[in-house]
Amino acid sequence: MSEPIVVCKQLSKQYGDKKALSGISLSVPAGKIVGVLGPNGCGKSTLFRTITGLVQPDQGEIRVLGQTPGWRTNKDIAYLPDRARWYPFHTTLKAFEWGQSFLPGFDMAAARSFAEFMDIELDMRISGMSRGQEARVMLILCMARKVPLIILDEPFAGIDVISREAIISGIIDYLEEREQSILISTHDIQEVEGLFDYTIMMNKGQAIWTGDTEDLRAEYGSLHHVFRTLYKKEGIR
Ligand SMILES: Nc1ncnc2c1ncn2[C@@H]1O[C@H](COP(=O)(O)OP(=O)(O)OP(=O)(O)O)[C@@H](O)[C@H]1O
Repeated sequence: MSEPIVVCKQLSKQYGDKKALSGISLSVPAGKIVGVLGPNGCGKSTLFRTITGLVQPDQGEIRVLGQTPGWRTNKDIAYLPDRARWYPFHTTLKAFEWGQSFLPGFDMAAARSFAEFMDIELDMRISGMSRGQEARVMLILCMARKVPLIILDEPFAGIDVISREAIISGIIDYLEEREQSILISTHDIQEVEGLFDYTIMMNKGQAIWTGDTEDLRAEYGSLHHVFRTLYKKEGIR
């Protein structure tokens, strides 16, 4: 098996008196779809921003794709931040052309087939799109990149449950032929249960459980049940 894609050791980040990351340690295996789960404010986005080098940790160590995060690693990462928005006056096609010009590894043919599959018209302007349609365009801009690591922060927010299921099964099929690693944060555990090979459960800036999702299910039952059991034990702030 190849090297872990992300390794954190005792990583901490504080904003004023708020601890966003509180000595988190984890090792993310390569080639998996990894769910990063946890309640609001537990540090998921801060962890992703640290992995992409946008946030410098106060303490601890982090290695991404075997290196310190920064411009060298970022060409190999497709990152969808939370609350990402696109230029309102661009059409889908214009967004994809922008992707082809500026995003390393962007595959126009893959983007077009994702758009067809997700029911997104290429000539539609972003300003005329619903929240769920815009979320799909943002998702496609990341998923269509042939890079070793894709990071999606709440990618399904705004996408209805029925479409979400279809999108998730499309993503699973697509990824079966690829050797990419994906980190996905979400609150909607029930709707995305089947997606994750590996799970990181976070609370209060720490990882309270990490491992193969199968093992987690074997230990606790469904992810929904896990969520309730683990967080009850930990106590959510
Ligand atoms: N730039 C910032 N300035 C001040 N506080 C911040 C900043 N970024 C994050 N925080 C705080 O750090 C904590 C962790 O935030 P973070 O956004 O990482 O959590 P999250 O798990 O992604 O939350 P959510 O699920 O609500 O998106 C929160 O208490 C948040 O208020």
